[in-house]
Amino acid sequence: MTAGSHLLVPIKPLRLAKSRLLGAADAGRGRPDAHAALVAAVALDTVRAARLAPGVAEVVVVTSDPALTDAFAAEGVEVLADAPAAGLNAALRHGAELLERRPGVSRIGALQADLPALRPDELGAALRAAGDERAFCADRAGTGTTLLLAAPGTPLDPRFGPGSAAAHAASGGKALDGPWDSLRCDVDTAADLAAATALGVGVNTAHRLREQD
Ligand SMILES: Nc1nc2c(ncn2[C@@H]2O[C@H](COP(=O)(O)OP(=O)(O)OP(=O)(O)O)[C@@H](O)[C@H]2O)c(=O)[nH]1
Ligand SMILES: C=C(OP(=O)(O)O)C(=O)O
Repeated sequence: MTAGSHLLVPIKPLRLAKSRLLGAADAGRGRPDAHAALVAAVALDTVRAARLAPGVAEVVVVTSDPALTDAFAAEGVEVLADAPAAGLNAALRHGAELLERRPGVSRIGALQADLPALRPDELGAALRAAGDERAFCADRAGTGTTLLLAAPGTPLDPRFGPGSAAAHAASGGKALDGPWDSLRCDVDTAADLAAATALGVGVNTAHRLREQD
């Protein structure tokens, strides 16, 4: 087993992110600031939990959003700017290429930013289960990917997007299929948010959801 993993967490500019969640933060009243605040809260909870997971050496956010950059910097989280409008996989490749050059970086992974119920122990268990192989964890639906891990010393080769679980399997990824509901529960829709709430969301997300009442 190698040293801890460096996990990249990509996040679109807040005004563009999570379009399918629009309205969930403000009971459909259409306030973009409430939507942005919910997306940021979900990302903060995800990153906080990931940083506490056994086997995680460092979490690095990839975003060009100025408000998110400030919020993560205040938490002591490194933020890499992605190439504007290059898309998710390009942002991850860019981040991975920067990390690969650093001494002490062995295994690189990508973690989705929309896991507000994430539990550090469940992420740690998934990292252990991956061993030293390329591996991925599918989302609740089984079609998307919430976590992708490169084999140590190899490129990340991210294939996120529709059907990414199958694409990560086809590119040699081992499917991680443990009982890690919190790692699988990404929130793209209001129904996903309800599922995450049932599992128990982090403090920032819980606060935002209370604000809407
Ligand atoms: N840094 C960066 N992150 C991205 C980019 N595109 C997508 N992401 C992030 O990657 C994850 C999955 O992205 P998508 O499925 O495209 O979009 P989404 O924001 O989850 O939701 P929808 O707008 O509802 O499709 C989210 O955390 C996004 O914020 C990008 O160009 N740069
Ligand atoms: C891009 C992906 O995530 P989302 O569920 O946010 O579309 C994916 O799972 O590959």
